[in-house]
Amino acid sequence: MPAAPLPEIVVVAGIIPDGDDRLCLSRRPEHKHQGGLWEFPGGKVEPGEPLERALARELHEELGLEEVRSRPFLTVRHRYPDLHVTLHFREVTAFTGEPHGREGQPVEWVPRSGLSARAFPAANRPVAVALQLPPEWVIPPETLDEAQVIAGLSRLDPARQGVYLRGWSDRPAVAAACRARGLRFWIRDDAGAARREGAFGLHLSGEGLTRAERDGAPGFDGLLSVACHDAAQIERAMALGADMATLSPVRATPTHPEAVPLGWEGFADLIAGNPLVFYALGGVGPDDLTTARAHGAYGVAGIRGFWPACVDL
Ligand SMILES: Nc1nc2c([nH]c(=O)n2[C@H]2C[C@H](O)[C@@H](COP(=O)(O)OP(=O)(O)OP(=O)(O)O)O2)c(=O)[nH]1
Repeated sequence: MPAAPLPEIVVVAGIIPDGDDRLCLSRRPEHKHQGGLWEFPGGKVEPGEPLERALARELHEELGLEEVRSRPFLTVRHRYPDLHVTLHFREVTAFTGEPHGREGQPVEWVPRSGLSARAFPAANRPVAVALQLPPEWVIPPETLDEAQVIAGLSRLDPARQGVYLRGWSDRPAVAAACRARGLRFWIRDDAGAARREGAFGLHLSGEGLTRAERDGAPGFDGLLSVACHDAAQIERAMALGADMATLSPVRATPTHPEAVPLGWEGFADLIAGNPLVFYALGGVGPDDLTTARAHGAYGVAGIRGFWPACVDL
C-alpha cells in the first residue's frame, strides 16, 4: 500500500527588528513540532487568509503586538520527516506594543550577530543566510576604468547593496575600496584571493563550479555562491554546500542575446523547494525586488540600473 501523503501546512513568520539591529525570537514549547527550538514568531495561515493579515493575527495572539505591517522577506519550502511546510518569512516594518510571550513562551531580542548561536528548526537555514545578505547584488561594469569603479563604489549603500567584483576580482585596489566603504563583496572563482582580500563571499562561475567539483570544495570560510542557469546547476551548487546562487537570465539581456530567458514563472519553478538563497539576475533592476520576492528570490542582481547613475557608463 502506498504511504499516506505527509500533512502540508502553510506558515507565516515575522522577522521583527527593534531598530538596534536586534531581532525578536521566541522559543517553541517542548510539546510542539520542532519543540524547544528558537523561531521567528508566527503560526499557521488560515485558508484564504492574506499573509500580512495572518502575521498580524499571529503576532497579536502570541506576542500582544498591534498594528503590524510587513512585507515579503523569503519563502522556504521544507520537508520534515513528518510534515511538509511552506514558510512565508516576512519582514515586519511597523508595529505597536512590546513583544511578550502571551502563551508563556520565552521571548528575547537577539542581536543579529548572535543568531548563529541559537538552535533553529532545519527549515530556517536559508533565512539565517538571507539575514546576512543585502537585497541588491551589484556588478560593476567592466567597460569602466579602475578609478571610475572606485568612484562608483563610494556611492553604493552598504546596508542595501553588496558587490560582485566579477571582472575586478584580481584588483586589490577595488577590494580595498569595498572594505573602506563597508561593502560586502564577492570574488570570482579564486578562493585564495577571496581569503586574502577578506571577501564576504566567493562566487563560482560555471568553470569555477566544475573545478571545485574536481578538486574539492574551495577552502574559504565566507559565503559560497554559484552562478546557475538551470536545475542541474542548482543541484550541483547544493551538492557543493553552497549558501546562495544567482539564477539567470530572468529576462532577455543585450549582454547575452543567445540565452533563453526563464521568465518569472520559470524562475519560480526552478527555485521552488531548494534550500539556497537566490538572486534574480538578467534584465532585472532594483525596482523588481518585490516581483522577485513574490517568485521566491531573496534579492536582485545586475549591472545596469544598479550602478550609480552619476558615474558615466
Ligand atoms: N513560527 C515559526 N514556525 C516555524 C519556523 N521554522 C519552522 O520550521 N517552523 C515550523 C514549525 C511548525 O511545524 C510550523 C509552525 O506551526 P505552529 O504549530 O507553530 O503553528 P501555530 O502557532 O498556528 O500552532 P497551533 O496553535 O496551530 O498549534 O512551522 C519559524 O521560524 N517560525
